[in-house]
Amino acid sequence: MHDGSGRIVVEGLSKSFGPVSAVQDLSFTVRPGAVTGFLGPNGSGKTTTLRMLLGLVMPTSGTATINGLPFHQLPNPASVVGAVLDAQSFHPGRTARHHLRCYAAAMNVPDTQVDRALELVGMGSAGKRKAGTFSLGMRQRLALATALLGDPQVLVLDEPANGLDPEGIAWLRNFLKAFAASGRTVLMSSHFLREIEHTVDQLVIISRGRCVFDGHLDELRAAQRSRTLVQAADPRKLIEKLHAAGLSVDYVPDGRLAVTGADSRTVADLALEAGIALYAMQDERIGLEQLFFQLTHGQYTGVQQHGAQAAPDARGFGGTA
Ligand SMILES: Nc1ncnc2c1ncn2[C@@H]1O[C@H](COP(=O)(O)OP(=O)(O)OP(=O)(O)O)[C@@H](O)[C@H]1O
Repeated sequence: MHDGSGRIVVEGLSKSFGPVSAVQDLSFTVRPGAVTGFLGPNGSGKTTTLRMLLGLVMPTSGTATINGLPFHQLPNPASVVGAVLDAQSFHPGRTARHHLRCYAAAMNVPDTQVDRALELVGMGSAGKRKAGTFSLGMRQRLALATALLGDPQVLVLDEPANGLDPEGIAWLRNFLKAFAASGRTVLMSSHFLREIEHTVDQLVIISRGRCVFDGHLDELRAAQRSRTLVQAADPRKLIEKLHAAGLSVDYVPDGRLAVTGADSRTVADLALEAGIALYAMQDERIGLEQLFFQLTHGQYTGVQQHGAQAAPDARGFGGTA
């Protein structure tokens, strides 16, 4: 059934492994008809979240549902959700077709779906080849074929672009976009924004198990902005002057100020008016990748400021001085 109802809802989800808080109070919704990227650095809790969604790990608290139900309550789950959590789990001596037949039998899916799935991932002529001879890209495709066996409404993929060459990434992009365009749902994780930037429409970014951005990629793009880095003799006085001029100022870890929305000339004029000596200035444009680092590592603004830890909110960029 592909009626556009394949909605994923994560609400207040948390998971601790002993003292490790892998996921903390995470909430987001993934809608059909779009590719949603689930982005975060290594160890930020992506796999744990996906495993909770797929009923493989029990949440400490909160819920994760597909079509309003936890995974284990889904009737005929293979037709609702197809997932790839590990693209390496093949018997190397089995052919691609044999591998898929084993899974089809376990899922109660007719054998005819095997060749269909191979065709879908562009491996129609590789069915008789042993999985052990496959490149990483082909293994990723075979894993995807496995997820497609039940003709699912929702695809959940953990790092599907990992290790793919540019051609493989382009193929995956076209495939997932077409899948979503047919009214179905795609949630794919990655730790590398550039890898999925041209594939996803929506983004959920997590850091240390918490959501730091949830929105359309265009919203993140709109946040790309230029700023001026400035080293001043009296930073506090300069901040006052810049604030009075309506400008936003962040501290960067090396002690400089980052002024958003003004070029170096404007900043220099304001400093001169206030009688503040400047030692160095640099115009800088924050790209998407830097924004991602900013959100997930505090590289720019998540640093200690005036004795308080900057707290990024889930839709903005915290840490303004
Ligand atoms: N079974 C487990 N037992 C103990 N700690 C775990 C377990 N699974 C995950 N963790 C810890 O939970 C945190 C989140 O891990 P997780 O694998 O979910 O992150 P991730 O974002 O998927 O990382 P990666 O991109 O490296 O796969 C990490 O600190 C990890 O070490």
